[in-house]
Formats: sequence, C-alpha cells, structure tokens
Amino acid sequence: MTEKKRPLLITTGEPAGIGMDVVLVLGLAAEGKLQDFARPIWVTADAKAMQTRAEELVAASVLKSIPSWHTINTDINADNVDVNLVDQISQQDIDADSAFILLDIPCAAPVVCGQINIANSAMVAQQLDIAHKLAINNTVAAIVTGPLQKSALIDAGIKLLDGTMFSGHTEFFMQQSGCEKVVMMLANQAMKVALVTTHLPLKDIPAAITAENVRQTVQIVIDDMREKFGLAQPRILVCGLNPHAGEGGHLGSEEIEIINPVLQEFIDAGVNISEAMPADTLFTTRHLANCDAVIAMYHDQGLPVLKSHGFGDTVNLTLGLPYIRTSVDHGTALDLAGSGGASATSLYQALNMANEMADKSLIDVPAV
Ligand SMILES: NC(=O)c1ccc[n+]([C@@H]2O[C@H](COP(=O)([O-])OP(=O)(O)OC[C@H]3O[C@@H](n4cnc5c(N)ncnc54)[C@H](O)[C@@H]3O)[C@@H](O)[C@H]2O)c1
Ligand SMILES: N[C@H](C(=O)O)[C@H](O)COP(=O)(O)O
Repeated sequence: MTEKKRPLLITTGEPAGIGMDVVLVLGLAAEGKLQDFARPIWVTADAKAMQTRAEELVAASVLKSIPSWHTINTDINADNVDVNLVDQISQQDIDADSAFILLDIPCAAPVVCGQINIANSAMVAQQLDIAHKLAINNTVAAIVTGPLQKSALIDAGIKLLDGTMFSGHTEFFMQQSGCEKVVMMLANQAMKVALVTTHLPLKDIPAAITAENVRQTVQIVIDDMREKFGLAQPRILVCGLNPHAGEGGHLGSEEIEIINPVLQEFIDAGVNISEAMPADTLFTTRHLANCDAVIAMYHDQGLPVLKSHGFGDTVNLTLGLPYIRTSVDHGTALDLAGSGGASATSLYQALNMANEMADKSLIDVPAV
C-alpha cells in the first residue's frame, strides 16, 4: 500500500449547475491546481454528465483539453461503501496523471445545463450520503461541497433524517452525524462570520434565539477557532438581534433577557468576547480589525456583509462536526453552467482550507 494522505472528497452537487464546471477548471492537467494538495482528489458526479460538461467547456474555449480522470462505479447503497471503494480504488492501476477519481453516481434523467430536473435530486442527496459515510469512517480527510439547489431537493420530497424539510448541507451533515448543534461559518481574508441560526424563515428567528442555542454556538466557535484555526484565545464579537442591539430594551428585549446573560458567562470564564453589539457598528473596520470571528444571529445579518467583501473568494465551513467539511460560497449559478463563466476560486479556497485543516488533524493517518 502506498503511503499517501487521505483523499479530499468533492461533491459536485446539482448537475444542472456549475459544480462540475469548477471541478473541471481546477482539474485541467495544464493548470494542475488539484495537484497543489498532495492528496488524492475524489469527486462525486454522474460520469456521463461530467464528460459532456467537459466537452461543452472545451467548445466554449474555457478548457484547452479535457482533464483526465479515472471513473469508479459506486454502489452507494452498500453498507460498507467505504471499504468497497478503497478496495476498488487500490486494485486499479490509476494513471498518475489523473486529475481526480470520479465516483460515478448516475443521474435518473439527462442533464441539461441550467435546467433543474427534480428527477435528479435523489442523485444530489446520494452524493451527500456517500460523502458522510466516507468522512465519518475516516476514509476521506474532508468533504468539500459544491453547490446544490435547495428548492430542487425540497420539491422532490427529500427530507432530513428527522423528517423535516431539506434545508442545506449544514443541517444534513449535522443530523447524519448525530450532532445536536453545529455552526455555519463563512470565512475570507476580511472576516470570519459564524451564525447562531442557519436556514430559517425570518419570522422563526426570534424563537430560535434561545440561551442554549447561543451558548452552544459560542462554545463551538471557541473550540473550533482553537482546534481548526490554531487561535488559543480567539477575540469574538457578537451581534445583537435587534436594531441598536435593542437600544436598552426599547427596540427589543432578546439582548437583555437572553443573549447578554449567556455572553456574561463566557466573559466571567475569561473568554475574549463582547456583549451583544449593534450589528451595523460591529461590521465597521475599527471593530473588525480587532476581532478573529463575528457571531451573527441570522443568515442575512452576517453573510451579505461578508460576501460584499469577497464573494467568490470565501469558504463556507461547518464547525462542530466530527469531520472536516468546507464548501464553496456560491450557489448553483444556473445561468453560467456549461458557459465557462464560472470562477473556480471559491472551490480552490475551500479545498485549500480543508487540506490545511486535514494536515493539522491528528486523525490524518495514511490510507489508500
Ligand atoms: N453551497 C451551496 O450549496 C449553496 C450556496 C449558496 C446558494 N446555494 C443555492 O444556489 C441556488 C441559487 O442561488 P443564488 O442565485 O442566490 O446564488 P448563486 O451564487 O447561484 O448566483 C448568484 C450570482 O452570482 C453568480 N455566480 C455564482 N457563482 C459564481 C461563480 N463561481 N463564478 C462567477 N459567477 C458566479 C451567478 O451567475 C449569479 O449571477 C439556490 O438554490 C441556493 O439555495 C447553494
Ligand atoms: N448560506 C450558505 C452560503 O451562503 O454559502 C448556503 O446557503 C449553503 O448552505 P449549506 O452549506 O448549508 O448548504
């Protein structure tokens, strides 16, 4: 057995979107970007659709040639899918020039760029399922997810493990891993923003801002800033929920009744964390210059600010999971699939972050 580091697994997500495009752009041997990581790269996709997409990108003059990859048939339903795959892959004579190993998960219906077909949603969910199985058993060092169209999975009736509506990778991997709580964080050169709540309608957010949710979020951020980013004493700023952090209770009481009492527990324990701050004040240069991570109460309080400082150059990661999961910062970009207009920078950053975290991880034992 060759002593190689464990693979990074990329899920390409929605086949009608740009997930395959960005893998192909990084995979082209002439650029060799996937070889930067000194790890095998495994990719989940429909093999026929990947070939067609590569041909489309050559026709669009984005790729000079088709990158080489090695296809493995994947029996996603096998209980020991991880062992089967490792066996299959180690028995193959894989060309050293292969940019990646493609784990073939066939689509039910033909793939048309930019056109969602919910007949293919099960295949998207299968990619997540196999990614979880391979990560939880330490077969792969990390999962790096490409974009999926949440509405396509919902419209196809795909549910999370607890029977609720599919809402995102974050919730999917949390439930599959049996975690009570994980935290969505997006990170770029300008800032790191973690969220107390993720994919919820705005009207449901106040009820989700409980003391326990805030406490668990802060603890996970502290733990993962230490473990994954090597910051022993992270400096954390926390947004209030209401305008002006409630203006002393005149514009909402969650800060006084729920958020600040929890933050005070951490302050008393010596953690470098603020009380609830007005979000518009927190997201100014002076405050951001003195902070390692921001905790925002909800998706569109934190993410628009962060993405305005580096959309396309940002990584989405899940804190608190038993394995490493990073992701691109963008969606399916249906308008760009097959056109060559999709930037692969965020995928590269997501791979880079996953690779660095895996290199630091104590469980990164040599495998296949
Ligand atoms: N990681 C994920 O799975 C993820 C992340 C965000 C959004 N989504 C999903 O994607 C779908 C579409 O969402 P949206 O339209 O709001 O966002 P989007 O990111 O797909 O598109 C927003 C705009 O940015 C452009 N764009 C996106 N990625 C690009 C890239 N790599 N290079 C160049 N331009 C790019 C698009 O062409 C579009 O104009 C939704 O279903 C949403 O839930 C998924
Ligand atoms: N909020 C995420 C983002 O802007 O990147 C996006 O919805 C994806 O979420 P998941 O990683 O949970 O699918």
